[in-house]
Amino acid sequence: MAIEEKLRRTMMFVPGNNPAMVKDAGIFGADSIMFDLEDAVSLSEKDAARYLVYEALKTVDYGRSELVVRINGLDTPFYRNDIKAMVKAGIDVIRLPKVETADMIRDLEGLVAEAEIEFGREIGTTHLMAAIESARGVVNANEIARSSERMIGIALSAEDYTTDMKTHRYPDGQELLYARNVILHAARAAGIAAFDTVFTDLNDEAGFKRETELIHQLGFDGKSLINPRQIDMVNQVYQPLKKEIIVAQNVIAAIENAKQKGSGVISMNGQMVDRPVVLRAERVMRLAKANNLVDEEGNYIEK
Ligand SMILES: CC(=O)SCCNC(=O)CCNC(=O)[C@H](O)C(C)(C)COP(=O)(O)OP(=O)(O)OC[C@H]1O[C@@H](n2cnc3c(N)ncnc32)[C@H](O)[C@@H]1OP(=O)(O)O
Ligand SMILES: O=C([O-])CC(=O)C(=O)O
Ligand SMILES: [Mg+2]
Repeated sequence: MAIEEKLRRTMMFVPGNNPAMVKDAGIFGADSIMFDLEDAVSLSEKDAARYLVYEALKTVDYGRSELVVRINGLDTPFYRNDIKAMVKAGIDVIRLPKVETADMIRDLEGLVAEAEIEFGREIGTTHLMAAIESARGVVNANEIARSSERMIGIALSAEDYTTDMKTHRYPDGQELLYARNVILHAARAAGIAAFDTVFTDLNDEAGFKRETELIHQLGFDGKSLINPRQIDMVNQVYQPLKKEIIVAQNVIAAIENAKQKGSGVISMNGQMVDRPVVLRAERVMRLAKANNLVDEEGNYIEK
C-alpha cells in the first residue's frame, strides 16, 4: 500500500488560530507541520482559524516541511468546511482525530475525493492519517490502518486515550504500552507510518527524552510535538551514532559489490549481510543525511 516513505520524526502541532505561530512555523525545521483546527481552537474561533490556515497555505513558504492539518472530528459541524478549505489550499495530509473505525476514514476519503474534483486537484493527491484516541480505536487499529490507499500513517493520541481508559499519563508510560504496540504493529503490517503522542510538560526535558528513547526503541517513525524546542531533542534521539553509520556504509558497499558478482548474501567480518540488514543500513543512511552527519557520498563528517 505504502505511499513514498518520508522521514517523519517530528510532527509539530501549530494552533490554527495563532497568526504568529502559523506564519513562523516553517523556521524550526520540523519534518511535518500540523496546523490544528481541532482541540487547540475554541468553538468561537473555528471559522477564523480555518480561514487563517487556508490563507497561510496559499501564501507562506514552509520550505521542505510536509504540511498536515488536523481537522475537526466527524461528530462536529465543522469538518465538511475544513475538508473543502484544506483540499482547495492544497494540503499534503489531512489528519482525522478520534478515529474509531475504518468507516470513518472511508467517509473522510469520499469527501476528500469530492473536494479534489470540485477544486481541480488530482484525485488521490491528498493523503490521510488517523489519530487513535480511544479503546475502540485501538481495538480497530488494524482495519483503520488499511482503510484507504491514501493513508500515510496512524498516531496514538494519549491525552484523550488515557481519559477514555479511565486513567492518566504516568512517567513510566506503562498505561500506553498496549496501545503503542498495537498501533505500531497495525501501521507496520499496513506499510504506513506510526506516530507517538504529544508530551505536554515542557519543563520536564528528562521525561521527554526518556519517552522519545522508548518510542524510538519500539520502532515508531516519530512523534507529535507541541513546541519547537522538542524538535531537536527528537532528532538527537533519532540520529544514528558514528559507528552505526560506518557499519551501514560498509554494508551498502559490500552488498553492491556482491550484487555485481551476482550474489544477494555475503559475510562481513563474520556477520551475515542479507536484505533486512541492507534495509536497516539504508534507513541509517537516510537518518544520517537528514541530520547532516554525512556528505553527498555518504561519508561521516567529523565535527
Ligand atoms: C492534547 C492535544 O490536542 S495537543 C495539540 C493541541 N495543542 C497545541 O497545538 C499547542 C501547541 N503549543 C503551544 O501553543 C505552545 O507551545 C505552548 C502554549 C504550549 C507554549 O507556548 P510558549 O510558552 O510561548 O512556548 P515557548 O516560549 O517555547 O515559545 C518559543 C517560540 O516558539 C513559538 N512557538 C511555541 N509553540 C509553537 C508551536 N506549537 N508552533 C509554532 N510556534 C510555536 C512561540 O510563539 C515563540 O515564538 P517567539 O519567540 O517568536 O515569540
Ligand atoms: O495527538 C496527540 O498526541 C494529541 C491529542 O489529541 C491527544 O493526545 O489526545
Ligand atoms: Mg486528542
